[in-house]
Amino acid sequence: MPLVAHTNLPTFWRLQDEGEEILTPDRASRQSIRELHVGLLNIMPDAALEATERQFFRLVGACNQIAQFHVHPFTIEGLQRSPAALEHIHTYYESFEKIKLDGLDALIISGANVTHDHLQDEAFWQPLTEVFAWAKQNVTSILCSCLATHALIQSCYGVERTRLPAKRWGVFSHRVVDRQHPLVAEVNTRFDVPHSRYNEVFKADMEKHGLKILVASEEAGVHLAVSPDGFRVIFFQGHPEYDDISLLKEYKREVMRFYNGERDDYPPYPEHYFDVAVQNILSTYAEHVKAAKRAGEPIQQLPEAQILEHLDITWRDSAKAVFNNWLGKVYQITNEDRRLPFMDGIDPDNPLGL
Ligand SMILES: CC(C)(COP(=O)(O)OP(=O)(O)OC[C@H]1O[C@@H](n2cnc3c(N)ncnc32)[C@H](O)[C@@H]1OP(=O)(O)O)[C@@H](O)C(=O)NCCC(=O)NCCSC(=O)CCC(=O)O
Ligand SMILES: N[C@@H](CCO)C(=O)O
Repeated sequence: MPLVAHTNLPTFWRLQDEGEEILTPDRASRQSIRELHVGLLNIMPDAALEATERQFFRLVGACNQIAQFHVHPFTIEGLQRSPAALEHIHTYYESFEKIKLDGLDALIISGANVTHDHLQDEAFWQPLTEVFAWAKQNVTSILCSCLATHALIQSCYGVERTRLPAKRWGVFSHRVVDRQHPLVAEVNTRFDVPHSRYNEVFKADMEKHGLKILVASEEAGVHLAVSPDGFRVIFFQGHPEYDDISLLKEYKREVMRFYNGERDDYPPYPEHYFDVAVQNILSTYAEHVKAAKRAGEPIQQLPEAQILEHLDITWRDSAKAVFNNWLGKVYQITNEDRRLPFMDGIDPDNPLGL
């Protein structure tokens, strides 16, 4: 939450020059104090549906202990769902119709699993573009994760993502490339983010369309970019919301796919994620799985509990810091009426006045 410059202490203006939010006493006394409403469009597959809820709810809730947040989960048609997942959605999720009626201050769109070569062939493409179209007009800022980033860039700028020769998979070091931007001001200048994707939108393609790159990795490409207006769409290609265990769960799924004959090669390790102790456990386990597969015998469970104590989470604090900046800025410019994106006087083409 912002500082109020209640005296003439020069430090206030020095901090403001460095990108810190500072309110004048007059602005502070007239600010409408209310809760913030954040939508979560959850399009992750069933197995990750509730884990994804926990991950984004946690980032929103943990990033700021003073403001009050209402997070509104909803989903769209066109995704394969089990009866149990449908029941969960039916019981706990809101409809997009209700979301539109009530309005949102901010919207998070999760990643997703795809089954076609081109995003526009997915059954969820049309419903997803309807959410984009509504949110671009009515929501102060939209934060897209991974596949949602690729889909929005394709639908807005006509740039199709590129299939990578090998999956970008692991925990990668990133640098803040624009230290002045309020979304990353006061955040560590180097931090980790997990990535898990077969596809990428490259920096040059983003820049060609006026997107601003804020955080990138030499190994893993762009993680964080913003729309040309500087704030209305936030693009993540990585997964800062992931739990320590998420990449292990994906690795375990790939081992099972190998064992079941759904992939030919034994899966590589996600990069920069397993320490030597875990690699030793997993190489022994790999020998066991390969031998069992050859012999047509059942396999033992991957020893997750033994591995868990070795897994570090090196990305969560920075993820919370970026979320705190994002939601803090949303709060400063959103309208008191949550159905309207901006307060009077905010320029929609440059909402942060950059
Ligand atoms: C890997 C799996 C299948 C693992 O799920 P399983 O149900 O098999 O796990 P399990 O070992 O049986 O364990 C179940 C317990 O683990 C929890 N759990 C499951 N997945 C988790 C995850 N990812 N992170 C943290 N916890 C997780 C469950 O809530 C449950 O907890 P409790 O028992 O405590 O309830 C899933 O996580 C998954 O589908 N992940 C992939 C998501 C995905 O497709 N992402 C695409 C994003 S990338 C993108 O957007 C596209 C990029 C591109 O196309 O290039
Ligand atoms: N943006 C509003 C807060 C949300 O109603 C204000 O700063 O007064």
